[in-house]
Amino acid sequence: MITIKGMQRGRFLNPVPQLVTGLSSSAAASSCDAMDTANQLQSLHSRYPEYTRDSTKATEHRSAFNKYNIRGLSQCLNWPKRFNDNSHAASYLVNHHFTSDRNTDAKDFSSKLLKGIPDFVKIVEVGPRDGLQNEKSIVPTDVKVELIKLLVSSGLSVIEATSFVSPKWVPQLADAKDVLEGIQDVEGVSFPVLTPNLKGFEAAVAAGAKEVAVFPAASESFSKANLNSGIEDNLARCRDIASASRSYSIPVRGYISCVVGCPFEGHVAPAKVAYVAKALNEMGCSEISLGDTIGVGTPGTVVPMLEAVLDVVPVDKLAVHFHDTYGQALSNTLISLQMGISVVDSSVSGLGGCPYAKGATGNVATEDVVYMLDGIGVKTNVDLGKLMQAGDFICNHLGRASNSRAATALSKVKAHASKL
Ligand SMILES: CC(C)(COP(=O)([O-])OP(=O)([O-])OC[C@H]1O[C@@H](n2cnc3c(N)ncnc32)[C@H](O)[C@@H]1OP(=O)([O-])[O-])[C@@H](O)C(=O)NCCC(=O)NCCSC(=O)C[C@@](C)(O)CC(=O)[O-]
Repeated sequence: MITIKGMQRGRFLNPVPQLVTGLSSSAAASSCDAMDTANQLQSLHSRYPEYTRDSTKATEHRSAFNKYNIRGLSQCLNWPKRFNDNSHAASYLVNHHFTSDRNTDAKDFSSKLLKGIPDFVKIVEVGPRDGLQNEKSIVPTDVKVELIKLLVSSGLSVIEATSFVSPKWVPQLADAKDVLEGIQDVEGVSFPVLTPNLKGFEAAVAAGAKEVAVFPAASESFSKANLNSGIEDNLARCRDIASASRSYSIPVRGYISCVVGCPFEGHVAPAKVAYVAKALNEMGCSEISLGDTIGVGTPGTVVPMLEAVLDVVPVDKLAVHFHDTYGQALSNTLISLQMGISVVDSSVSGLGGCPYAKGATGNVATEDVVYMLDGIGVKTNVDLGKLMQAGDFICNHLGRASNSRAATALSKVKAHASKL
């Protein structure tokens, strides 16, 4: 057996079927594997251009790969059953990674673990608000508007557009009114906005908002840091907003921050989250999104929190909102889906963080969520390729790389495939 630089045989054999079929046992692992695979394909191509370029040599490719024990491309792409040359493989890689329903086989999963997962998951894209509220530089309004329009074109049906909060507290979103004006001609998509008090609510309605969100916390200290008021005072403000919104027939979404951990108080007891969730439900919130604001949760803390909340709020009213500070967001998302939740908040390219939760990173990347849901056969109606274009657009503007593992890996695969 020969050793190919940068490629361990065992690693090459396993990840590729996951990449190609999407039947990954762990989406986090497969995002990572996809990146490895892209590197490995690159390395393979540079070492053996004669076997990865000539589209007429499928049989020779196979025998060469077998001879050298390089079984990656030939075996993992099911050559020659599915493909007879590399250009087919290239187009497969590109096309099959950019559709949201490519993995029809996944519906046949017999695993008990996947049976409870809903057939359709609604993704609430929070990038333009949660993503951009923590940026050091202020993103121009026209860039925000363009981002939102690109996100709309990917098929997302709910995009949180901005916040009507104090510009002294969050200067990054001081152009809330102008952002709503810039998207007023976009139809068929909900654009909820954050409103911390009646002043914000009234400004939002005047600017044309059709859906708003209130955002109390489950931790007293975080509530004071984020909203300059304790939990009870804040819930009273939320009630005022909920009551005002009824006269306009405007749905109110309720967020709860710090559902498993607080940057000041540490662990947050599930009972505290259930208390706030019950209050939001009773005041008439249409949906309640449970936020791991600082991204410290694991399934070990998320499950008891969800169990407590599910005792007081029906599952179809719940959403989850995970930040990815500790790389747990996809695992937490998956376990929430297994518990029947069908609404997931996420942020394109994993942008974001909360200005009042230092060190917390962005939300789980929308691209990673869509990739995982595609992989387990769950519909989202989101086109991953178009979503990645929105991610590229904002990352180019911000001058930084995407935080999405799937987008990073797929960009490499696409770049490589275009050379085949
Ligand atoms: C709640 C306040 C306003 C209280 O802030 P305050 O300073 O206590 O407010 P105030 O009532 O004393 O008023 C002070 C000034 O703010 C003005 N003001 C008052 N309200 C508004 C308003 N709505 N819009 C515009 N201006 C407003 C008000 O008019 C006054 O202006 P001045 O007389 O000094 O010129 C402030 O603390 C605030 O804006 N906080 C928002 C913080 C925030 O947006 N944090 C990030 C979002 S939360 C989050 O990211 C978590 C989440 C939801 O994503 C879930 C998760 O990730 O887990």
